[in-house]
Amino acid sequence: MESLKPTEISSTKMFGGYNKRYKHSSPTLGCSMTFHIYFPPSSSPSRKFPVLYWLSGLTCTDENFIIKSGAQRAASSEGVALIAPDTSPRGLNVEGESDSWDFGVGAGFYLNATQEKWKNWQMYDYVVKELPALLQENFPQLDTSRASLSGHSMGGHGALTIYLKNLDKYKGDEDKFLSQQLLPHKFEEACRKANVPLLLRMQPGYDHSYYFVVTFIDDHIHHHAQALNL
Ligand SMILES: N[C@@H](CCC(=O)N[C@@H](CSC=O)C(=O)NCC(=O)O)C(=O)O
Repeated sequence: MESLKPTEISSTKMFGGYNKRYKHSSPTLGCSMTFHIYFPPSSSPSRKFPVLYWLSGLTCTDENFIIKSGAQRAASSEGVALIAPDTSPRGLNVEGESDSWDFGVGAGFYLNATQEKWKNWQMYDYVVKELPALLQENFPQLDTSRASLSGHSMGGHGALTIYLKNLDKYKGDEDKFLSQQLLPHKFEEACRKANVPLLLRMQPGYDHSYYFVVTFIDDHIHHHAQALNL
């Protein structure tokens, strides 16, 4: 059986730090999972980095953000470690799991499924409980008590909902999908009703792709670095 401890499967230097990919057996999801950590460059072995979890969107793995976003530039200069988990369990061969791009494999929605058939889809517990505990236990260079959360699309929704359910845990964001599915005006309305401050920035002309993510990712990393008191 694969180890519960993460095994490093790749390492690539970038902006003075390292993108490292790990594999481990997840008791929460009942399958093997991969995740990426970007470690910023460190001048001292005792330095601990705060963490920013990035929750990716539908069809993504843990690789999309790491390969496409360029977030490592700002993470390197701010001294923030980036944690990029996968988006669902994989390899379980549940009937119909790959029939649709927005349900099943690559589409965990960062929720705990309640139907028996989808019992392995426990991505809320994986991201909020299992992964932080695993990081704390295995990576002394990370300070998981200083954590922030961001994401794109399905992952933006995941970041918001996880943050709102765990206000004490995260110092804690997100096209043709805008008017049909993302509905930021509803979020704006809810924040107004609840008297919660919101800075909603609409970015005219950008679509839903990683070209958009790359364009604004530095702002997001700087924002989270401020929240993490760096
Ligand atoms: N249906 C298409 C499009 C899938 C897509 O746009 N995925 C986005 C996230 S959408 C909301 O969660 C994404 O991040 N794709 C990965 C990328 O690297 O661009 C399809 O199946 O391809």
